[in-house]
Amino acid sequence: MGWNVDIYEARPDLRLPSSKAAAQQRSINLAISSRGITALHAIDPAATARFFQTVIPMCGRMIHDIRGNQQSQQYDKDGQCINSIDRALLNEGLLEEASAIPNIRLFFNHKVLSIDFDNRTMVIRDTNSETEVRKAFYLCIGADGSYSIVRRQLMRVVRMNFQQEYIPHEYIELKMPAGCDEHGQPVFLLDPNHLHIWPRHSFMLIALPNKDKSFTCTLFAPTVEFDRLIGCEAILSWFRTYFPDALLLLGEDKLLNDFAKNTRSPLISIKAKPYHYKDRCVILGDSAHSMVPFYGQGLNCGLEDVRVLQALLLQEGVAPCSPPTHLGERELTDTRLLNALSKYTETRHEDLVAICELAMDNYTEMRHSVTTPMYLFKKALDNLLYTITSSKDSLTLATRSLATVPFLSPNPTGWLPLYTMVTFRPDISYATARKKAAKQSAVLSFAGHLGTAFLSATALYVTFHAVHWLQRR
Ligand SMILES: Cc1cc2nc3c(=O)[nH]c(=O)nc-3n(C[C@H](O)[C@H](O)[C@H](O)COP(=O)(O)OP(=O)(O)OC[C@H]3O[C@@H](n4cnc5c(N)ncnc54)[C@H](O)[C@@H]3O)c2cc1C
Ligand SMILES: NC(=O)C1=CN([C@@H]2O[C@H](COP(=O)(O)OP(=O)(O)OC[C@H]3O[C@@H](n4cnc5c(N)ncnc54)[C@H](OP(=O)(O)O)[C@@H]3O)[C@@H](O)[C@H]2O)C=CC1
Ligand SMILES: Nc1ccccc1C(=O)C[C@H](N)C(=O)O
Repeated sequence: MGWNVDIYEARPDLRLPSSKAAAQQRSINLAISSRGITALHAIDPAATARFFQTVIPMCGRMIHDIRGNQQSQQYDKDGQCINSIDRALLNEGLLEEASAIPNIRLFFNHKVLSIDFDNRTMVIRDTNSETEVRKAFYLCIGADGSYSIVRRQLMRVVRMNFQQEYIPHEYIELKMPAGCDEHGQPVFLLDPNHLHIWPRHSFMLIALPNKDKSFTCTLFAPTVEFDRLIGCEAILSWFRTYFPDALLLLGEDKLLNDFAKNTRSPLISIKAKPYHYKDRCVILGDSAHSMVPFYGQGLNCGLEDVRVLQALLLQEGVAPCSPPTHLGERELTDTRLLNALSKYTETRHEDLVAICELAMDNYTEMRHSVTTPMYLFKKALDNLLYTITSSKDSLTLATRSLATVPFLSPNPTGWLPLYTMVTFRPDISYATARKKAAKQSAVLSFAGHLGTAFLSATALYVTFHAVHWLQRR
């Protein structure tokens, strides 16, 4: 919007060769889908197109059973995909784009320590020189992750409702190397256009493809399960029991090395409200709503926060250029900014709660439900009803206008599967998607009960007449 922006990042610049290793330690790739793409597009269509050259589309889940059989489950009846993107490449790309804009300044190794909102100043430690500086600001946007300092500072000045939950599961990343074809060229060891899942009911292994033809696997399991895996033999025998096919591809030595080298990380879900303070601070991304990663929506949702905030700023008529930095007049309130931030908190909260809860539910679906006949039956019925009732509305057009409107479809018509709404319909808010899916699910359950009642009545009728007929003979 043309504002003068200073970005303070606690870590070193990940584009420097010396900081690459540290930056790549965790979560090497992630799934980006329509909400993230639409948000990037609303800011910079050309950059979005450039990022897109590096993604690998994943059109569905590939379910691996314990005997090594694979079964594909498409994400969408029309073939829409989620996309595996290299986290470092995306971050580097965003930094490159930001660096090219003259009114954006980037400060690495600068950690925000404390904020005085009423005086519009913050204290920042320059970790290169180990000095502390006080900086003035007009609007502070906290996008500093799950353990956000900005959020903690906000709590001192607003009555923030806050909920934090560690689930009793954790994760570790494992690398599945590329294979080698007869000409010595690297090849994927699994189908690259799927998100691979080894569901084992109380835990699961997943794999997302990388451009170098390797896969990044993540093992999610209860802490108590991990605690049993002490020593090489225990790890290998557990993998031989539950993931024999994956073990062959991971390689025993590499697996043991990853287990020894990579950290086990916790999984956290955070809900908060409000997200802003007066006309001078707002928190976005994981700092406002950390969610367990099972819907692949954390970053997508954080990017959507930016799009929604921008739309509200424009709607309220906040100037699309640098604001008047009358920093001397600290008590002055920028009413338009205040209205935009207040609307952001009020309208965004139910969406953020919805996606945090949907993300929790998707863990059960991925590690357990996908293997059950009832899930497959419901999914087939869901898709059938979707096919019968869906109309081909022009989503591209809708997506384009989302640069200035938070959401376009407050009341979507027809039958729409939950996954489709969450992942492929950025014009529908998370809360609307969740409410509509709950209604549809009630209809399916009612139909199920009705069907069962009808079948039971038919069976009774037939039995009664059969007995009657036998007695008469
Ligand atoms: C295993 C796993 C898999 C995931 N997969 C996906 C996926 O497939 N798709 C998806 O959409 N999401 C996924 N996510 C979620 C995604 O990683 C996060 O939602 C996303 O990284 C959040 O971005 P953010 O910018 O809000 O916070 P962060 O990525 O945490 O960035 C915060 C930044 O702020 C900096 N910082 C922190 N404190 C300070 C301070 N005091 N001063 C200055 N700088 C500071 C940090 O150094 C960091 O660079 C996954 C998460 C996990 C754990
Ligand atoms: N929702 C989820 O389940 C998860 C989400 N994520 C998201 O991915 C992002 C990137 O992950 P990653 O780079 O591994 O982040 P880290 O785990 O490395 O955390 C980033 C920084 O947060 C601070 N921090 C870490 N743990 C705590 C804690 N318990 N209490 C207070 N401060 C803490 C540390 O700062 P310092 O060194 O100054 O103490 C650390 O350097 C995270 O910020 C988070 O948003 C990551 C893991 C799980
Ligand atoms: N990126 C992830 C990271 C961790 C766990 C799941 C994902 C997913 O993307 C899951 C996908 N949305 C699915 O429902 O199959």
